[in-house]
Amino acid sequence: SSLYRRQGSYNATNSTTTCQKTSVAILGAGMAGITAAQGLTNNSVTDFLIVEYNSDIGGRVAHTTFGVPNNSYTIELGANWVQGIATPPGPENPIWTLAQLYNLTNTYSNYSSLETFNQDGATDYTGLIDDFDNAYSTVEEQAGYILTQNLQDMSFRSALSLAGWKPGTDMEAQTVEWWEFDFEYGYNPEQSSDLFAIVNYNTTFYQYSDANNYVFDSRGYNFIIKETAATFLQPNDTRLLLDTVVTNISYSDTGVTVYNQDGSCIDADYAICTFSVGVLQSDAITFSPELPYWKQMGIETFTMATYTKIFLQFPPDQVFWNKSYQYFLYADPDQRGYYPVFQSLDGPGFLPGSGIIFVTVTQDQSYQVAAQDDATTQAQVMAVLRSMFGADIPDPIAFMYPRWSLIPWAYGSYSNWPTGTTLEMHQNLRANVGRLYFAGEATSTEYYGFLHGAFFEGQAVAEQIADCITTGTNCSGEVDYPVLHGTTPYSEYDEANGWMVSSFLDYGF
Ligand SMILES: Cc1cc2nc3c(=O)[nH]c(=O)nc-3n(C[C@H](O)[C@H](O)[C@H](O)COP(=O)(O)OP(=O)(O)OC[C@H]3O[C@@H](n4cnc5c(N)ncnc54)[C@H](O)[C@@H]3O)c2cc1C
Repeated sequence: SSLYRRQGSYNATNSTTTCQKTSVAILGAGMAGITAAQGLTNNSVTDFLIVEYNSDIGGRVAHTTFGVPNNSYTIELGANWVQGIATPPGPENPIWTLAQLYNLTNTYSNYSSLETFNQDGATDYTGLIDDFDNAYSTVEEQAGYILTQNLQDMSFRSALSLAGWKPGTDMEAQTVEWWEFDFEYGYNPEQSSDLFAIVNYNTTFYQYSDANNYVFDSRGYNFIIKETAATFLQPNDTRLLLDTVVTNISYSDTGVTVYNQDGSCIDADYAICTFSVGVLQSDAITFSPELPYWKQMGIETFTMATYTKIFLQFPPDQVFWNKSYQYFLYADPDQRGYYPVFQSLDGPGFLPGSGIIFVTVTQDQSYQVAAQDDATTQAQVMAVLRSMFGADIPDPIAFMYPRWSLIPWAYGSYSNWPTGTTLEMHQNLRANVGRLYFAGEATSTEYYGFLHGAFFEGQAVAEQIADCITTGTNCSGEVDYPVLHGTTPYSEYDEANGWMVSSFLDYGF
């Protein structure tokens, strides 16, 4: 499939080609790249080229067809939910606006529609969720002090412990914690920033709403990105260069030259790079000159979470789980995060009669399943399902999962802020070097990891560049921090550092 094509790199110095010229080269046709192109168009800059590795647009919003012939469905391999909707009179999540505009099929995910299991079958430990939530409220309050009092960040683990949540070797408590934390951030609490995990949650779920709506449209979730593109690109528009792999980016204060694996190159006045943190951290792309140390530090400080959905289809007449539930938690006796959350699609409001259930793993367990073959993973998942639902359940009739950590145009799923990060460190990930700008979910200070983060960042960078091109204003570039402070003073929580809204909003609650 197109997920695994083309590795290797092109040696820029051998080039004798005349480069194609453009005002703005947009690198990547995911949500950020497409909203950047839309932002340029809306601000009267139409001379741009969009360069994309894959043969279609959408990036990490990607789907496939899954299931046996005559009973197959579109399933989302990447982004799946609209996260945070709207709570009038508060603002609306722009992804929700698009979902409504293009009539995307979706259903509210009811996180209370949940049954809990351990290795001996069903057992009710949902009460632990309330215990976690109580501690979480304290963590939220304390994070507010860290932000406003200019205190040092800590790990989310430390914050939970201080608030009295100590799961220790209680695997049911560990599973509840995974469900409440890792399932969202793709990382465990040890390796996540206390302050910015809370910021990330608040700005999305308190500003918009606490709803997560699950998208299962037969056209795919990326339909909204394609339709957005269709508002400014003609069919076969020559400004969209698909199947084109960037290998080198040469930047200066006067322009950017982009070299591609196929030997072609682009001379641009400006470039917007929307590649994931995983791609930037890999050696897939070289920069000339080498990126300044502050920029390298920005890139290497942040982490790329891996979140893997493993899909199984069973004979629809032999579905063995209770179809009135959406979620099933499994507490493994030995290993935290071992096939911990199953989600049924064969139920009211989803895909009744599909026989589909999927299980999500993150971080180490994600790397593990990426490294092993399908048969091994299927045997492990089935052993878990048999301990949950009984030895006599049937084998699946279809099975598949993507290996995000190995995909060379993503190298993981979405970004996360590790323990001890600051706004200034993040601004170094965000900031331009010369005429080369950066955008994407990871450059979003407040909505990192989310589609709406990619949306806002693409738009903001495009507006900045369009201003400079059309009016000669806003040309000075973004702030960066060659010398970092240990913490970031509250006065720096401003737009220049990507702080677009207060994290203390509460429309959604
Ligand atoms: C498994 C998973 C689950 C997720 N769940 C959700 C969710 O439920 N809700 C939500 O809001 N978000 C979710 N996300 C995150 C969401 O998908 C991303 O935040 C968003 O799609 C990122 O958009 P982007 O434009 O920043 O990056 P991308 O979509 O990665 O776009 C960058 C583009 O650059 C291209 N590219 C990379 N390298 C090169 C190269 N060398 N040459 C040319 N082109 C290149 C890529 O092909 C890609 O199209 C999930 C992501 C994953 C992977």
